[in-house]
Amino acid sequence: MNAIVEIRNLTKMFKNTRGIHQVNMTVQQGDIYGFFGPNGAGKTTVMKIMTGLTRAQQGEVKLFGHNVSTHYEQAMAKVGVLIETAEAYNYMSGRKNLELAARFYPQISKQRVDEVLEIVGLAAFQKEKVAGYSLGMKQRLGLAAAMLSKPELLILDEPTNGLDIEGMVHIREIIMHLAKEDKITFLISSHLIHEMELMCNRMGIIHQGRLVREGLVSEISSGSASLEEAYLREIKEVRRLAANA
Ligand SMILES: Nc1ncnc2c1ncn2[C@@H]1O[C@H](COP(=O)(O)OP(=O)(O)OP(=O)(O)O)[C@@H](O)[C@H]1O
Repeated sequence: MNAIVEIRNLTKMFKNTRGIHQVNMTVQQGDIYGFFGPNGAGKTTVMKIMTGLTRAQQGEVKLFGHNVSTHYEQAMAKVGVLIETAEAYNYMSGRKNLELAARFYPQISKQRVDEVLEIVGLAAFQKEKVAGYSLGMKQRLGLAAAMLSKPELLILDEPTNGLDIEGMVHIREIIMHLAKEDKITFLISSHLIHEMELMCNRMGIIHQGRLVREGLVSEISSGSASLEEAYLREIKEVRRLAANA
């Protein structure tokens, strides 16, 4: 198996003593990897370090074998990113926003813009101003922008956050389609365990800044009635060990 993301001993503590501590994670080629944890567990911090938006105090991240802090361009060459809510210019159309994003890359054709609009289901709305888009449409536009350069790895921070059921299903279907048809590897954070269960083959569980479990979703949930039950058991054990330490 080919490790596309290797995170070793990643640490970043904020002055308020919260943050992430000695995080180790591996995403293999072809994974839809769920990065699961409650609000404030440290998911965004890890993803921001991974994509060079902030620096770690210790540890390293390698993407496609390249260290993000020393070889940023090589590390990010085949990576698409959607971190926090997708930002777009409201006064421009969806298509104009994508054309603007395309300028950051050397060669993105008009045809590629058509393709990504089609994939995310926004082709019919491409000429409308983003101001009139629903949250789900804005998220799909963000996903389209992240896909412009035909990445082999997509890093998505809470892509279904705030969406209604139909919006969530739509994003999930797009992700699963891209994983199957285009062989894109995904690292997706969420605090919604049901999403992980429906979409991901492997997952990492982060709790109070520490990765407490990583493995196949089927392995983690085996012996429990649901992944939710398995997670609650895992966290109870983590708390028990911490109390006895
Ligand atoms: N710039 C910062 N300064 C101080 N503390 C921070 C900063 N950024 C994050 N934190 C703290 O670090 C912890 C991890 O935050 P992070 O945003 O990574 O969590 P998260 O798992 O992404 O949460 P959510 O699901 O709510 O987005 C939290 O306790 C948060 O308050």
